[in-house]
Amino acid sequence: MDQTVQEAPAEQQAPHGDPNEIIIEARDVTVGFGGKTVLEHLNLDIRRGEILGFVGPSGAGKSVLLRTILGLNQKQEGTVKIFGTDIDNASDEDKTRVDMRMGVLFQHGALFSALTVLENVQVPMREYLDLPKELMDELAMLKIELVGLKRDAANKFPSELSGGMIKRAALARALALDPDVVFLDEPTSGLDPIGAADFDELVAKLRDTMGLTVYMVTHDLDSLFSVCDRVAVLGQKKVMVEGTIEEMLASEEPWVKSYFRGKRARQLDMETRS
Ligand SMILES: Nc1ncnc2c1ncn2[C@@H]1O[C@H](COP(=O)(O)OP(=O)(O)OP(=O)(O)O)[C@@H](O)[C@H]1O
Repeated sequence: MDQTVQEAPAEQQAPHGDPNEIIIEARDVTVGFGGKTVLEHLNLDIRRGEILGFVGPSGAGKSVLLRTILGLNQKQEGTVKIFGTDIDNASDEDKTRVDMRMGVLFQHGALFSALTVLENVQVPMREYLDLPKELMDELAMLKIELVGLKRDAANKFPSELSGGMIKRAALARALALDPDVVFLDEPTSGLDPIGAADFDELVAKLRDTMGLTVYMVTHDLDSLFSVCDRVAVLGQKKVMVEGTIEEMLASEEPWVKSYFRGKRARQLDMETRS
């Protein structure tokens, strides 16, 4: 055995695993519908513990990529590895294991309207776990509290909730199985600026406390400036630019330049620096 290889002392180890570990790796991904190519030879890495903001013009294919990573769209070419598993060549057992480590908040929350908040949060638990009802109730209540909802929200139906509460309930459902990574599709759309800022703060807190990795499709410049560690820009059917906000601000790529150096972005940049 190599005696020179020693484990780092506990205080030097990252609390939630290696932040340089690539947990999702998309390579050469091509996706199209009826002869129209939406993504072509696209590459993307998502690192453990980061909040990655994913932006791009409307219709560029952000949702298509999200659905492709989740295995909901067919690829024409390429591979997607999640936690090192190539989902196209994985056994059903491995696919289930990977699915259980990913939580999703679809655009508009997408809660089941006939189910209460508690029952919505329990949907993934019923699908993947075999737990007694009392334990499921307890676990679902913990998730409801974790996202900042009051306990009495548990028995409400989606139609009785505000937009912000719906997003939180949907996030509680995405967290139902204690995933390693959550995918958020425009989580702050439809929220007022204060509600949106509160939601961003919650996402950052969950990342810090649980070591969550967050993949956030967004048009919200506030979110990009306040919580995202890195930004990836989709355009011309691929990830055309990726990097920190600083790098976005320095980019000369025309769409990135107009998006990140518009009036609102300049104002946010000044606020972030002051
Ligand atoms: N199942 C499908 N069948 C055919 N075309 C599709 C399908 N899903 C997406 N598309 C097309 O793919 C393109 C990209 O759509 P997508 O929803 O990914 O864009 P987006 O970047 O998420 O846009 P937005 O920011 O407006 O939400 C669009 O032209 C859309 O019509």
